[in-house]
Amino acid sequence: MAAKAASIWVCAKTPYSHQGVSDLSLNHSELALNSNFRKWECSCLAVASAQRAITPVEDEKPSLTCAAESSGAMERIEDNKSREFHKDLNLLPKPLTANYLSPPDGSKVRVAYQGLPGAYSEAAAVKAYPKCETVPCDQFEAAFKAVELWLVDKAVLPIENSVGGSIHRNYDLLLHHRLHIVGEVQLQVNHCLLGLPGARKEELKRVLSHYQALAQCEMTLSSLGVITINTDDSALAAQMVASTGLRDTGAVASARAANIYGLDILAEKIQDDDDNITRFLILGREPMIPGTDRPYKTSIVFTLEEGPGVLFKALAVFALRGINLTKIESRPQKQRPLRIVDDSNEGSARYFDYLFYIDFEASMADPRAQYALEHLKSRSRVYGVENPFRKYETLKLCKSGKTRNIGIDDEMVKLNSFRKSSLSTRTYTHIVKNRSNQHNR
Ligand SMILES: O=C(O)C(=O)C[C@]1(C(=O)O)C=C[C@@H](O)C=C1
Repeated sequence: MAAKAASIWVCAKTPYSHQGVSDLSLNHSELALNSNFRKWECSCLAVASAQRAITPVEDEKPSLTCAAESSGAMERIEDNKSREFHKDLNLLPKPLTANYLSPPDGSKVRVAYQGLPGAYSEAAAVKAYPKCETVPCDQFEAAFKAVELWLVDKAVLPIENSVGGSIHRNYDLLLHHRLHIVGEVQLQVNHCLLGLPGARKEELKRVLSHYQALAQCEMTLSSLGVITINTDDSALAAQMVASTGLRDTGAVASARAANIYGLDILAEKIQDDDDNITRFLILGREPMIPGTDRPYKTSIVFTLEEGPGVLFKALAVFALRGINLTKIESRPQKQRPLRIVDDSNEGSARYFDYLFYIDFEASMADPRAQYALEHLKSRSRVYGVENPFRKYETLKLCKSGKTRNIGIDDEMVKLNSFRKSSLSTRTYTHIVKNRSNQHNR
């Protein structure tokens, strides 16, 4: 009877439950035993664990062992103990809720960033998902792949800095990976000059950091007369200074990096511009569903035929509808860097073929944005239109019948409340298509 009562209790407190194991005062070996039995049937767990439920009682009150010798006494005692346990309903396991699996605070979200702990990108990831588990990646591309391979839920990557400008590598990677922009986060970046404990900034001969961080502190660093050396990220620079132990070598990195790697802060806020803000994109496997309930931002990428005013006309489709553009960026198309134009019978002119990236302030659920995009497409012949609400769709725009490879990609970027929506989409299955195949269509 005692074993039966305990077994019901123990079944309810299998390791699948959060509660109960520690309540039983199990020691480590017992826990190990218990976890070895995880996959066993509930009844097996009961047998293994029932004795543990009784053991502490015996240890504390050895006289009970004698009492148990008289018939029925042990049963009554254990029955009473069992009832006592059951009185506290908080000890019983709680059913899993959807919130537990996908809590609104983002505590279950794994977020990849480029760099080591202490990098600004890590701070941006935490700003986007305050309770997330951050996953450092050595390169931007590794962060993209980590999301694609389901190793993490999201990636937070820098795209633009108010002083240093665009982070072109991530523009290029956006085209080569089928991830979706699901939000953005802005971070005030306050750079510190770090050195070994006791070092002075006048002693420094060289300073290490990410090229953007060095560029953002150009005036300070040139006034110090130091040589600058690029590293993959600012936290790596701090780690290198700490591990090499060179007094004449400093790092531009965050105060958190100083703390993590045991360095002194030799100077604070050394960026040339006080308002040094980096914009980070939050990337996920699933697109953001556009709405009109709050401010949205949409990003597109397209290319245009050569000719006077073509970019002006392309941008006019937004101006005509009162849609505000927040960013325009152009990048040479790597696959077709040169365009040969034979327009005057006097030989061939060579131009770079560009991709244009535009961010505009409207949701794709807003008819103005839909008309603007249709208008943009109508100015060239459009092939391969996919669902216009899907991000990173690839369209082929063609003017004058020439064969062109042109991508026009819609990205729905939710400025506010992105966390809620991104969490709600994270359980969906997503098929990662090969973008390069699409370009060849
Ligand atoms: O090196 C870091 O700590 C980073 O997070 C990278 C990075 C960047 O790529 O621009 C991020 C923000 C700052 O603007 C400087 C560097």
